[in-house]
Amino acid sequence: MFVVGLTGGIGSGKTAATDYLARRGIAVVDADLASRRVVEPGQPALDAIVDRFGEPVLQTDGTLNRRALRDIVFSDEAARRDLEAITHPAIGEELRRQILASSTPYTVLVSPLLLEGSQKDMVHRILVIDVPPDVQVARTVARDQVPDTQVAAIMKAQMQRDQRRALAHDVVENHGPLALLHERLEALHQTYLKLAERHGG
Ligand SMILES: CC(C)(COP(=O)(O)OP(=O)(O)OC[C@H]1O[C@@H](n2cnc3c(N)ncnc32)[C@H](O)[C@@H]1O)[C@@H](O)C(=O)NCCC(=O)NCCS
Ligand SMILES: Nc1ncnc2c1ncn2[C@@H]1O[C@H](COP(=O)(O)OP(=O)(O)OP(=O)(O)O)[C@@H](O)[C@H]1O
Repeated sequence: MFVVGLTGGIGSGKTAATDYLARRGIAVVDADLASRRVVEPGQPALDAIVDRFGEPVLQTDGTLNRRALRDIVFSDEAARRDLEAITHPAIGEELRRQILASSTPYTVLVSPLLLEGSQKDMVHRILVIDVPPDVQVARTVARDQVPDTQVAAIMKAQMQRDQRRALAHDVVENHGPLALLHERLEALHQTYLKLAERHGG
């Protein structure tokens, strides 16, 4: 199975990009979605989070209070590392399971932290979606209605732009219109179909 890892900073357009590739019939395995699944009630990671961060990170219905945890971990690096240590092994397992179950010509693994840890070992090719930091902030603030200071804090917790670009096989600039993003992705999609065929599916 040929796997393309797709990454980029917060608000760079990863979802916009994977929406396009999904419409072209490619299976998309999403680390943010997997990270939600592993903290559902009854999952061991949720119990470990409550042990570490206390009851205030739960809502009255027993589900994770994501906003509360987000406020904690993006203003305290040690807390974020602890949360990652709890959730990442389960997220990795879930991603591997979904990749193995995929049967499209190639598979996309989309993750904000593809290059930071071991997820990069699951992919054959790295595609970075990139926009300048001011565009990241403006688009995220407009989408999530959050203060720009929180977006800046999340950007600080992620890999620096230059380093991310340097690790990519392919970089798609996404500060223009969506139609241009789609055009650039279509060209890469054709390349990936060929690479996947050569790879043996
Ligand atoms: C802190 C949590 C509960 C906040 O949830 P919430 O629904 O409010 O935000 P969401 O998950 O959409 O993330 C917000 C933004 O932060 C980015 N982000 C999430 N976790 C991290 C992290 N550990 N480091 C850097 N950026 C991150 C996301 O990509 C997104 O751009 C959640 O992000 C989480 O559980 N993070 C730890 C798991 C993780 O590392 N996930 C990233 C994919 S492996
Ligand atoms: N080319 C574009 N032109 C205008 N708006 C765009 C473009 N690409 C993405 N957007 C918008 O910018 C916002 C951020 O894009 P998207 O949600 O795809 O980013 P992301 O990288 O998945 O973010 P996150 O890391 O937070 O999950 C969304 O509201 C999206 O609709």
